[in-house]
Amino acid sequence: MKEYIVETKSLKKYYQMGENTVKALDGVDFRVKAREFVAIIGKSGSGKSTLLHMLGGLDEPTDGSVLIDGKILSGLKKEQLAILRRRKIGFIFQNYNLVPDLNVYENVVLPVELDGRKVDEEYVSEILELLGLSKKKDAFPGNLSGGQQQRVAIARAVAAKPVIILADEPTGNLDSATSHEVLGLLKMAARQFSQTIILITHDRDIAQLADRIVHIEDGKIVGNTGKGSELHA
Ligand SMILES: Nc1ncnc2c1ncn2[C@@H]1O[C@H](COP(=O)(O)OP(=O)(O)OP(=O)(O)O)[C@@H](O)[C@H]1O
Repeated sequence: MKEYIVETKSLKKYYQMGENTVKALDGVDFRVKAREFVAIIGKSGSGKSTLLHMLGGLDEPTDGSVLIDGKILSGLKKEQLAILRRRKIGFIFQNYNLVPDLNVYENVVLPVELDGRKVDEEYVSEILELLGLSKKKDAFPGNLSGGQQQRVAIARAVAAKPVIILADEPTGNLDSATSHEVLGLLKMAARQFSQTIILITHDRDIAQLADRIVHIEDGKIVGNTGKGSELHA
């Protein structure tokens, strides 16, 4: 494995809006080590979601590059990118994005099955147990609370054994106590299974759970504070 699991080099994303150019990302150099938990904070419109989309290969840069485990995303063919995304990256969104007609267990194993991989039943049971979902295995998303639904989304992301979990405001719809509980579980699961977390949040309290906080403003990194001795962009 490379020293940095995620790296961007002079990453830019510009949107042309009539005569105006919106510089959503304007030269971002960002590096994350394997197993790090990084929170990205910044005001609305600062470029957080754009950065996360670029890291996940969901959108193409205007200039600069994104490397995942040493591979430059723009150098990959469409199919290679799709495979990398399925195998290496797990996404967690604010709105959970669960399939309403599938029960908890079926939602959790869906990405693994779609990828044509065999479900590691023992691993899935361990994740469900860790996230307090064992008794809810057969329940449908519509019968779960917001916090429970987000725990299912976390279980789904972790179950596919990605090396990186990208989370976009995962607690945006939850109250403060539930947010802390859910994120504590995400952190614990990621640690247990050696996953890297990159999480966007508006909430400074939530960001404190991370090993490092990266502050973004007008498409640029303006702050980078870590809990350890080492600070790196
Ligand atoms: N598809 C798009 N077309 C045009 N402009 C866009 C597009 N996507 C984002 N932008 C602009 O890029 C800038 C950064 O947006 P982005 O969504 O990354 O910010 P954000 O920090 O995630 O905001 P929020 O916290 O509100 O989600 C904003 O000015 C936004 O209006």
